[in-house]
Amino acid sequence: MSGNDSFDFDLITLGAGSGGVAASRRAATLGARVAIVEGSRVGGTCVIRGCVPKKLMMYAAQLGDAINEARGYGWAVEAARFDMAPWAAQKAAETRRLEGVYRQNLAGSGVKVIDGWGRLDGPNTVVVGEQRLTARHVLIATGARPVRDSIEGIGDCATSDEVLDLEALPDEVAVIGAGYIGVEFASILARLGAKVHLFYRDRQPLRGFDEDLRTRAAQSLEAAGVVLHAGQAPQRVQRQDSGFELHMAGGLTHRFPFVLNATGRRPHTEGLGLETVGLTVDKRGAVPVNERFETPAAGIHAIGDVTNRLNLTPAAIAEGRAWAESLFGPTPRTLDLGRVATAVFTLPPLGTIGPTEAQALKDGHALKVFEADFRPMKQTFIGGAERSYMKLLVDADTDRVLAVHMLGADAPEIVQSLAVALTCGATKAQFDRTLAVHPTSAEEFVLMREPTRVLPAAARSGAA
Ligand SMILES: Cc1cc2nc3c(=O)[nH]c(=O)nc-3n(C[C@H](O)[C@H](O)[C@H](O)COP(=O)(O)OP(=O)(O)OC[C@H]3O[C@@H](n4cnc5c(N)ncnc54)[C@H](O)[C@@H]3O)c2cc1C
Ligand SMILES: NC(=O)c1ccc[n+]([C@@H]2O[C@H](COP(=O)([O-])OP(=O)(O)OC[C@H]3O[C@@H](n4cnc5c(N)ncnc54)[C@H](O)[C@@H]3O)[C@@H](O)[C@H]2O)c1
Repeated sequence: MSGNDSFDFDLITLGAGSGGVAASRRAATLGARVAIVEGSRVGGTCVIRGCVPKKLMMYAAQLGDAINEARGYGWAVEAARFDMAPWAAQKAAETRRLEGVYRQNLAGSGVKVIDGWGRLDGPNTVVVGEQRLTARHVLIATGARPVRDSIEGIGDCATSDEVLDLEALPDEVAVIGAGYIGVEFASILARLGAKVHLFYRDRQPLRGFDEDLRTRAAQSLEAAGVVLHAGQAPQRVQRQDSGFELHMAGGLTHRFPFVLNATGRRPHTEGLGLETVGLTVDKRGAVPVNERFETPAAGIHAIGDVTNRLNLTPAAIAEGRAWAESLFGPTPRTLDLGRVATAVFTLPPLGTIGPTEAQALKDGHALKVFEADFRPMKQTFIGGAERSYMKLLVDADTDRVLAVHMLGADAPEIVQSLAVALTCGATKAQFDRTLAVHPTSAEEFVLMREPTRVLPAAARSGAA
């Protein structure tokens, strides 16, 4: 890429999160002169206040389970108690370490890091504090932030940002919203020892996931001691001297010392100066882009959560790399995010790839549904109640495996591997020809012989 010397940079990226870092490094590797602007901490949501610290908190919770299970395996274990302060100190050190690695990697790729909040100021121009910089291309990769106005008064409650920075575990927690963040933290906080109440509007948590997973996710949350308030969300939240009052429909109130607002996230575009380049956000607050990540404003592009499409770290990274390679590399390429594996890090966790059963039927597939529901060997040995559920959706006409859904120990790891097979277009016959690794839970996926049900396509049968 030959630089245009009338600009300070070929590319200025706004936001050093998963997408911005990936795009900037790839562009620099391809010869572009790149600067990245970060107002908070390099690494962004995933590294500093998302996937990474969340998973570290999940590991802490999982170890609590392991200590209990150890007794059943013959270990003499003293009474164990979780203290959040040492975890918090270690978590802070780990995110600092990772931030350092990210800064080093950016420098190693030749990307200049500019600390400060950036804003657009007309075409090709970014202002950071006193600095006024120009670039041929600007990439908006500013991510998303928790919604703080979904319910009257909820802005005073903690979000996942604050929960991940807690130094002491609250005794009792109300979680409002049962999407990814709501169920992950409900599960993790309960396993760490808090009394958790989960409030959500739908009849099951995790709207959008396969119904069989949703049902079992609800059961396993209950088994972890979470009190489920299905079909109930507060209409107003009121801060009190100590804690919060949740005002429900019908005049009922609940009091909690601690409330987690898990009602969603919104693209982060505040103060970005979009109006100076004639850009307006769509009705979900997202920066609009086409399949090449171009916004309607010339020279301005956007990737990741700020575009509110598939709000996952691997998607932001893949978008960033595809975009950078298309613009600064020899061959433009698009990205197919149609079928992406995802996991919910509850205990036990859930992993999934492909459409839900209802969606596959609606899409016109006749289905063979294969299922296994069992207590894993590790649990049967100690009389544990935890189960594993696995489901394969197979196109009855072509034999192609359309979807894998699992809730149970190691589901994210297992589904990650099976995602490769699905990307390759694997058929059920090929699953059947695969020899098992024994003894594992994952082997069930190659041992399912008889479908539990065979269903005609809803679209073809005319059903809703
Ligand atoms: C609690 C939690 C857990 C999650 N767990 C997972 C998980 O397990 N797996 C998964 O795949 N995804 C997970 N996610 C989602 C994942 O973190 C996001 O999809 C991903 O970080 C999006 O990357 P991004 O680059 O688009 O934005 P971000 O990572 O949010 O980065 C945007 C960066 O831009 C900066 N910024 C914003 N405005 C400006 C500005 N004007 N100037 C300069 N800098 C600016 C921000 O400070 C931020 O650092 C989780 C999210 C949360 C909140
Ligand atoms: N494991 C992972 O990969 C992971 C983990 C966390 C977050 N994420 C990503 O971050 C995104 C944001 O997560 P999230 O959990 O904040 O959002 P979400 O959209 O998944 O869930 C928000 C929940 O809040 C509910 N809600 C919204 N307004 C409400 C109201 N007024 N009253 C009651 N309930 C209300 C919604 O119905 C929904 O259930 C996710 O969609 C996902 O893309 C991924």
